[in-house]
Amino acid sequence: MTQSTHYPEHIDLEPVIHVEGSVRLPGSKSISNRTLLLAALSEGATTIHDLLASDDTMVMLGALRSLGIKWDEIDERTVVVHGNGGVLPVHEADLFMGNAGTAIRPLTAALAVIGGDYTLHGVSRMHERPIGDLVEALNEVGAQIDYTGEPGFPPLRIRRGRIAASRMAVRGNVSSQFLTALLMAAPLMATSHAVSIDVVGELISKPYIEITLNLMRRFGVTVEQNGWASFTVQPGQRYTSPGSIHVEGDASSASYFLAAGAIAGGPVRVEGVGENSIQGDVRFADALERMGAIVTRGDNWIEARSNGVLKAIDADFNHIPDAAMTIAVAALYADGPSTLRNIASWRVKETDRLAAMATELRKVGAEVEEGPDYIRITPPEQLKPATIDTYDDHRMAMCFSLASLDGKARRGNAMRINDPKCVAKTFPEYFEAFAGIAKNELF
Ligand SMILES: O=C(O)C1=C[C@@H](OP(=O)(O)O)[C@@H](O)[C@H](O)C1
Ligand SMILES: C=C(OP(=O)(O)O)C(=O)O
Repeated sequence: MTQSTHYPEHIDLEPVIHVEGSVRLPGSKSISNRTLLLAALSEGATTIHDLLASDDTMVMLGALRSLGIKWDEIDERTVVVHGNGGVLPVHEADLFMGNAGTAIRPLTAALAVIGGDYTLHGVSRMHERPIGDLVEALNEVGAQIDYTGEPGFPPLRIRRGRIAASRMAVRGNVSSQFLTALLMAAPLMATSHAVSIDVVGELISKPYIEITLNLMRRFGVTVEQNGWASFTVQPGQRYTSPGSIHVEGDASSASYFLAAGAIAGGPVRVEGVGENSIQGDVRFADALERMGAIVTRGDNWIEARSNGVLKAIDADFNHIPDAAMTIAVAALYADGPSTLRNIASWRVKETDRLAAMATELRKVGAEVEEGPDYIRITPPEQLKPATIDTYDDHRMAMCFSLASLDGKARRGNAMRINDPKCVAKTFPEYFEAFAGIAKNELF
């Protein structure tokens, strides 16, 4: 598995007149990391096809290897994981989690339940991303997890606890990944009795829970669902390998190309994800349609093209927080002010995305109102060339590539993207893929 660190300190994107073409998407980060962990916890070997090769999946693969789980790389996109039936051969390990929420949250729950002596830490931003709701939910039922830095945040030290839970509770309003983590660990707890997980308060980012339940089912575990309020795993269910599994293309990564098609001509087709996807972020295309773009969908592809100037949008984006960032930049091309609501979780992701987005959109000339959980963007007449800071946030870099599109960018002036290599978190070859649809020279 390799990732790109081949980009220079910054990339200058010349104004792109027209976009057209098709892009084969890298694998979904959310599906890849869940599948890797479930395969490791299963009985039997699982061949994973079209796995994402990026920083976030490297973190999960590295952790599994440190825990004694064997896996073989067949080629860039295919890995065979030799599951160990819910037992980890290595009982003491120091695990680097990078900035991968989809690694640290599910691994914390699984390791706390399985037991051992483990430390989990990451990059400095990871140590500012909350994990307290998950730790509390686990410690409440007998896990032994301590904070070695700031209370409520990684790094964590996990020791062998004694978990005796038939009912647990977790808050859902900061990150859905806490519930995902408990759900994936629940069959390891539900050996002789059922385990129920109650959600306290509002649950955000709900479609990600659907991904979790879908993949657990493919690994042989069904979860009973009482709306979004509680989830029950009946006893005696063990993860079993489906033999082989295919990872869909990443629907969040798709958003940049679909938005490009909607803004600057198109058609642009993304391949690897389609109308039957299990990822909530495919609904990004619905938002583009509301903005007036023409979207067509097949089993394994989605295509977008322009239909005149985009219409401004005012909508709740709680269900697609990642792809919503792409709407914020697409809003630069709309016919009036757009408002993206119910996105408070942006503040606790790779960076404070509400603040970062407001700062960088203003640089290109937009008028921006930044609220506690919303952002309102009034597009300028013409985009100003700018140097965009990316805050070690892959999505900031990918989103702002779109600010080079169409006649709105002033001719002869480049849009500079600082630290483009941060795209390696989920899409190491992003700028090559973008260059592939842009009808001008990029570098
Ligand atoms: O479970 C997942 O795979 C994810 C859930 C979302 O996080 P929150 O639940 O924290 O919003 C999303 O932003 C993240 O990129 C991936
Ligand atoms: C929020 C994100 O990542 P993570 O899985 O680390 O939470 C993201 O990819 O936008």
